[in-house]
Amino acid sequence: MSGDSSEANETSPTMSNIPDIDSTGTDDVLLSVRELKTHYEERSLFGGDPVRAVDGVSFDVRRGETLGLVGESGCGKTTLGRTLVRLEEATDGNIVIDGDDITTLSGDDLQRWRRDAQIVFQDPESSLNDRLTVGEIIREPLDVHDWKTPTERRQRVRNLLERVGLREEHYYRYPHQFSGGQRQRVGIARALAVEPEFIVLDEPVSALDVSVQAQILNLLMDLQEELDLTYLFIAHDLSVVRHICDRVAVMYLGKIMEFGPTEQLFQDPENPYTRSLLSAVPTPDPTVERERTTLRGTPPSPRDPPDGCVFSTRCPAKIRPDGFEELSEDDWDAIEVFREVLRERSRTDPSLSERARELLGLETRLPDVDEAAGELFDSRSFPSDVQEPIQQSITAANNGDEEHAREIITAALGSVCDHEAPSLLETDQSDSARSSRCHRHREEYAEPDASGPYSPEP
Ligand SMILES: Nc1ncnc2c1ncn2[C@@H]1O[C@H](COP(=O)(O)OP(=O)(O)OP(=O)(O)O)[C@@H](O)[C@H]1O
Repeated sequence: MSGDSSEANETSPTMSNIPDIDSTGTDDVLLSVRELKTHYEERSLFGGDPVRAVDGVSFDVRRGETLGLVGESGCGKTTLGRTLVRLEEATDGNIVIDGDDITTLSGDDLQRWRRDAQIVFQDPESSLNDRLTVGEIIREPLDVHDWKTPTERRQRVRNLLERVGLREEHYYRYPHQFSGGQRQRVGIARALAVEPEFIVLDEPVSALDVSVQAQILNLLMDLQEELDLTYLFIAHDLSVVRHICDRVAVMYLGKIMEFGPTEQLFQDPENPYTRSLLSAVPTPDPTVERERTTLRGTPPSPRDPPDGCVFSTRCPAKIRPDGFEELSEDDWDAIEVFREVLRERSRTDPSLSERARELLGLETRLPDVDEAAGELFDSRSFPSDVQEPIQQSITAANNGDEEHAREIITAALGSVCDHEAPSLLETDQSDSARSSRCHRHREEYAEPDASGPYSPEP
């Protein structure tokens, strides 16, 4: 499995050599996440590779901060958030709080963590039980944790309703009688009920009308200050993240690609993926032109992450192997697109019927590699050390062996980005403690303009 080899190639960080995000020692760390993995095993008839939803992430969460978690859909944000509050079981790695590893807690200790760590879900429509009254929904965690007396619980629910901007008389109403914003207030009250110190906010406003979003965000920020809460804020909307987060982690295909203080990261992203992600944000003022880096294609499947750097299949700053400097950008791009075509065709999650046909020895895929190769390469003339492996690769793919076809091209034309997974490197030793996962940070590959243009949003 390709993911295995990528791990084998990576300089494996231990607790001592992972960049210590709080190396200044001035910050109070609530949670230390180290090499955390959450994989989902395939449960279908034919088995298959696990989904590597979270695949070795390390960072610290400081007490009282709002840590943003961003990245394209499917990169593992929700899985990471759910693993931190133990709604998912970690496959490997540690989450340490006050010397205890949350991933191995059980019994009373686990119960305590389930009280101290809460989650607010994205969709208040589906996350609240419509058969319970709002009061019962908020009271449920108090009952589960046997919090004080029943009378005190009822009083607490009434206080919480008011605290989140609802009214006492809402106790006996049902969720469907409320607007989206009000329902999210109920979700927040429920999360607050057992006095947690850490809350995962999983896209808490993205299902709401824009006019309501600001009210809910303001409520969350007020509550944080008042109750000394620590937030992990998962979001798609980067302008919201910029507005409310102290620091940001950028995730791609189960890994953290960049980590740093929000404003510095938005002003001067260091990782090619962060630059691409941020430059896709529309400018509020349409008269202001910004330079953009457009990302090619879609992320690879988390069942079959690329060997080497996970972002290597789309990276605009990808390092070329020695000896191919003469090829034009266009020619090089065509080769990368061809590799993507092969990758797509050899994806390890064919449908059940395809798998069945495969097992029966029947033809499963149409031989359309020639067509792609024709479109990409017919108008180009390559030197023989490029042309030959491409031709061999086309032949292998036409024989139905896309895996070998990919290997031929990687062996002949691959670079360090294809062969070696970069570690998360500290890129700034000062208080700001930034880190980024990219071979371009190594002196021998440094090229300041390699990621293409980037102009920050003002
Ligand atoms: N219970 C599950 N079983 C199998 N695969 C899962 C499960 N939950 C999530 N996944 C897969 O894990 C990967 C990460 O999903 P996750 O929901 O964590 O990503 P995300 O970044 O939160 O996405 P989004 O922004 O769309 O919510 C995806 O490929 C997803 O399909």
